[in-house]
Amino acid sequence: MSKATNITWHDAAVTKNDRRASNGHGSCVLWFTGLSGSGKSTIANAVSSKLFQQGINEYVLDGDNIRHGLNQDLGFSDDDRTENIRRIGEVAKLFVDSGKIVTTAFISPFRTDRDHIRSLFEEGEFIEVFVECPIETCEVRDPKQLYAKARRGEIKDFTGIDSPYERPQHPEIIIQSHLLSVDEAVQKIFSKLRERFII
Ligand SMILES: Nc1ncnc2c1ncn2[C@@H]1O[C@H](COP(=O)(O)OS(=O)(=O)O)[C@@H](OP(=O)(O)O)[C@H]1O
Ligand SMILES: Nc1ncnc2c1ncn2[C@@H]1O[C@H](COP(=O)(O)OP(=O)(O)O)[C@@H](O)[C@H]1O
Repeated sequence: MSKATNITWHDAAVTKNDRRASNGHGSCVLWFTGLSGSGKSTIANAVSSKLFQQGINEYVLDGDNIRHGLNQDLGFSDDDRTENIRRIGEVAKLFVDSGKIVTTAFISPFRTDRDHIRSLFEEGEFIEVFVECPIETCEVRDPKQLYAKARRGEIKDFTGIDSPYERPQHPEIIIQSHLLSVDEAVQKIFSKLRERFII
């Protein structure tokens, strides 16, 4: 619930379009969503590195890192996940306003939360990237050994085990990370950025 009373929005002297023109490229959010271990962080960072090498202003907001700071008060209940994603959406909007291509790597398991974030952005600025990977494969990868802990009952409310993941219905990009290499995934995302004249 918003508590924003007696406050006034100020228009900035330098606009998003001024920054885009100065940068020589557009800005948008690449909103990754998928199970733990599906490859969100790996692919988001590979995209970020390639953009950076090309002199493009970019930034990665990563689940684990944000939960160490900005969102350290939040856990993994449904309500906390919703608040986690709401805050990240607002932060991502600031990055897009600043002229950057921001990639976000959060499970973001709930469709209504992702759709709310989409509604914050102008047409074409929100690119939902569904990293689709069978849970069996995520569980074999288990880069942080979290599935093993969840199976032993040491972590509760683990996504895909005892907490739901709602697949996107109309994502702009689907990456099947059990079938594509990281390089192929990066190529697919770059194609979308070119198609939208962002780069
Ligand atoms: N219960 C539970 N369920 C899912 N994930 C868990 C849990 N506890 C800890 N972790 C670790 O936290 C990372 C997910 O954080 P997110 O902020 O992306 O989650 S969410 O979007 O709010 O659902 C997730 O990181 P990724 O593996 O990068 O997805 C895990 O490392
Ligand atoms: N095609 C692929 N795309 C992304 N990650 C892959 C792929 N194949 C294997 N992996 C591995 O799977 C793991 C994915 O972990 P991570 O990127 O942290 O996922 P998430 O951020 O979704 O939790 C990494 O160890 C990565 O090296």
